[in-house]
Amino acid sequence: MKVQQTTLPGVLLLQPQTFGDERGFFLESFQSQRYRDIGIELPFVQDNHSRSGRGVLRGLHFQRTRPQGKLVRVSRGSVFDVVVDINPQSATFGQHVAATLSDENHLQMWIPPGYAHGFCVTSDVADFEYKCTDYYLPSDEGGVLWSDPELAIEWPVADPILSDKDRNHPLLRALIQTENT
Ligand SMILES: Cc1cn([C@H]2C[C@H](O)[C@@H](COP(=O)(O)OP(=O)(O)O[C@H]3O[C@H](C)C(=O)[C@H](O)[C@H]3O)O2)c(=O)[nH]c1=O
Repeated sequence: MKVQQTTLPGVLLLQPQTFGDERGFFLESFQSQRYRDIGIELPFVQDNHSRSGRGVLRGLHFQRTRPQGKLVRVSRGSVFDVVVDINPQSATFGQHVAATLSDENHLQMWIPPGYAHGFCVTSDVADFEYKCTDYYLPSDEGGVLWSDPELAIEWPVADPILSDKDRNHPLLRALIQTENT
């Protein structure tokens, strides 16, 4: 497996080994010892799968008191995946990394607990599958507005399809001010 560090501490871009033949391909999308060897050692307790159409944007989400580490991948189609540093104590606060994850490149992103995450779909349909290191707690959910100008994320979609929730998240600066009051 190839492992690429990113500009955000602990966020990794992973390329599992793919075995192709005349039938198609095979890859191990997770293997605990191999992932522990690269520092992904928190136990995964929940697997998620969402399907979205072209132009759908889900994010930017996080859980406040029970942050989830996420190992994310795309099993069908392609997405523009984004991770944002929302920790005001961090040297990379407000910065983000982005990558295209697809069923062609088989790339995975490891997102340690404490980052905000989101993606938008760049194919007709995308199946987004991911492992989480803590349980979903709806009461603990938080979000940052996808189009926050201070984040300057160059989304490949100008007018995304959003949930009402995702349409109304605060800007990161407002979120931090609220959390610190
Ligand atoms: C996240 C989640 C949702 N749900 C239920 C709650 C709603 O009835 C329905 C859709 O939830 P939501 O609109 O929050 O789903 P997404 O917009 O895909 O949220 C996810 O999208 C971004 C990209 C993330 O990184 C998070 O994992 C997560 O916030 O699924 C569950 O039952 N369990 C769950 O873990």
